[in-house]
Amino acid sequence: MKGFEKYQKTYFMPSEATYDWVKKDSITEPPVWCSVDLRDGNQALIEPMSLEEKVEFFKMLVKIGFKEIEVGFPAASETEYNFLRTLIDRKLIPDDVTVQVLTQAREHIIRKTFEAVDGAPNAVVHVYNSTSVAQREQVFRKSKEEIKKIAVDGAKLLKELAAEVKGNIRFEYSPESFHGTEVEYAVEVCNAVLDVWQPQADAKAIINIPSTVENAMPHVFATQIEYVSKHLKYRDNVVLSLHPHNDRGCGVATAELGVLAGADRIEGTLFGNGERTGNMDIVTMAMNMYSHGVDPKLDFSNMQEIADTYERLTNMQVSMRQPYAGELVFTAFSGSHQDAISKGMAYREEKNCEYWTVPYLPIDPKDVGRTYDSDVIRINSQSGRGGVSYVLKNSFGLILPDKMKEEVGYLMKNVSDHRHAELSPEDMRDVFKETYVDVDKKFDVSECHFKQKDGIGAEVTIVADGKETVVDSHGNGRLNAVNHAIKKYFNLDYALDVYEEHSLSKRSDAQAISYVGIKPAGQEKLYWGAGTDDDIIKSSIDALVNAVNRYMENKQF
Ligand SMILES: CC(=O)SCCNC(=O)CCNC(=O)[C@H](O)C(C)(C)COP(=O)(O)OP(=O)(O)OC[C@H]1O[C@@H](n2cnc3c(N)ncnc32)[C@H](O)[C@@H]1OP(=O)(O)O
Ligand SMILES: CC(C)C(=O)C(=O)O
Ligand SMILES: [Mg+2]
Repeated sequence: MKGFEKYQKTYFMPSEATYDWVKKDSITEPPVWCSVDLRDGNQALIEPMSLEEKVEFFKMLVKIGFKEIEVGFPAASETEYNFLRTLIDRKLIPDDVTVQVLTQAREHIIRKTFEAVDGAPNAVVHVYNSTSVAQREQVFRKSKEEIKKIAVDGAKLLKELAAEVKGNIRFEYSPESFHGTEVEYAVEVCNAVLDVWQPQADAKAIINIPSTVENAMPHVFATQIEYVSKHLKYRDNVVLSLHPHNDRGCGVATAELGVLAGADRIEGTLFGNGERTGNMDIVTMAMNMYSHGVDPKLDFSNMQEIADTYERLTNMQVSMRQPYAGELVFTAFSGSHQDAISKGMAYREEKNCEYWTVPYLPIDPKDVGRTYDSDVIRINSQSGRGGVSYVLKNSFGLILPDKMKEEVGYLMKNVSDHRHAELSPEDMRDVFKETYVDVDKKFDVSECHFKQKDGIGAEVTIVADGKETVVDSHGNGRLNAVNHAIKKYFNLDYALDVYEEHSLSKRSDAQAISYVGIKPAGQEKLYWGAGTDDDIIKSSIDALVNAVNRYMENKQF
């Protein structure tokens, strides 16, 4: 692709790069989560949320379990300012929740922010300024020392104003555009800020490292974070926070590796909403932990309601492929996946498994409010017998004979292929019925009378070509006797190879369904029919008659 020469790497590796994080294979406890939906997410919307919408979103975040929530940029607009005032004045902030507000390191913006936050029981005032080479040169046109001074002056003003307002105020500093900053310099600025704040064990400061525009592979970020973690002053009294964006599509990986590298806290948003390609997606990271058996301390069991509320309030969309939340993320259309899933589900039930091991499903869909019936296996032309029989069984209680499954599988995928459409469970039931139950008939059996006589004697009335003929026959059972009558009347040579039946529900007055497969002499394939009736004998005779009619019409798949 033309034009690549215009680009080069824009990140900096630390001078002493260490890689201790590589040795860790998992995250064993959740970080402190901070939702920035109402600030970073909100500032990236075409139409930022209204005050009441923000209130509703805030309540949803609290319900999910967030204990730290960046609620806005109070100096940005009246709505932002009033929203914070509303939370405080209406006492909407639970005791165990800290609200966080963002401010530039500019005096009048900081003052306005403190005016807004006055009276919040627990709040974090988060101040930022850009430290990257690009911003120093192009935006601020200032030296490293001058940029550091912006941060330090801002930090001093925060400390001064915090003493003047009601409520417990903590401080956070972000070297914004860290991704394009020399790592040693970013640490120097953070340490200068910490020197002002003098964090204590009971008054920890937050240093928040953002990949403001993700510009490197996640392992680069992890290595940078390990350096930061090892070189920050007052480390025991500092909460090291990360704020990854997703420009290269690695926001979650960046956050996960960053935690391995020493981060204690993660800022992100639901479903990754945020500037450009978004912030890192907290839902995915939390559910990734959950899928490893670690309680993320956030509750996404009601995923659909969360996604619906998010879509309504932000006018954004949760993609069909969004991890853990998208419509299709637990769905298998393809045959081999379906087969493995349905066998995995059966194995799980049979062995009463303690751990979730079902192939192709990273978590149990039920854990996030999905169902096995309509979500997991859906049928189109890529599907196979495992999936088709799973849906017929789960949706309608049809338990196909093993030997019939392949044919029914091909039947359904062909119909889907020709219609060029997915088949719903109801479509499949209709196709099954049209094909095997409501068969076009050359002949029918209108009456049967049985007698117990060395087995079963039968008088079978066969209706064919508009005339009724009573045929006497004999067999070791009723179906067998009717079968002999049909074979005798039409002079057919086949074997009744499969006969299975079951009731369609557990109630005693339930309908029965029977399946019959006949194998013509000299052929390998079976011709199938099915019948349903309140009476089990009638359903089996119907299934046989349908199978023989289909044989006479040479109907196979
Ligand atoms: C990566 C991030 O998401 S950062 C957060 C970004 N979010 C937002 O900006 C949303 C809310 N912001 C706003 O509503 C507005 O920007 C306001 C009200 C805060 C400020 O608006 P304005 O006063 O018009 O200033 P504006 O934002 O355009 O910034 C311009 C000036 O501030 C300076 N500045 C920008 N950011 C900072 C900062 N963090 N610290 C100190 N100075 C800053 C710029 O250098 C520029 O100064 P100059 O005019 O002397 O060159
Ligand atoms: C304000 C900072 C933390 C930010 O949003 C970013 O750098 O992305
Ligand atoms: Mg951001």
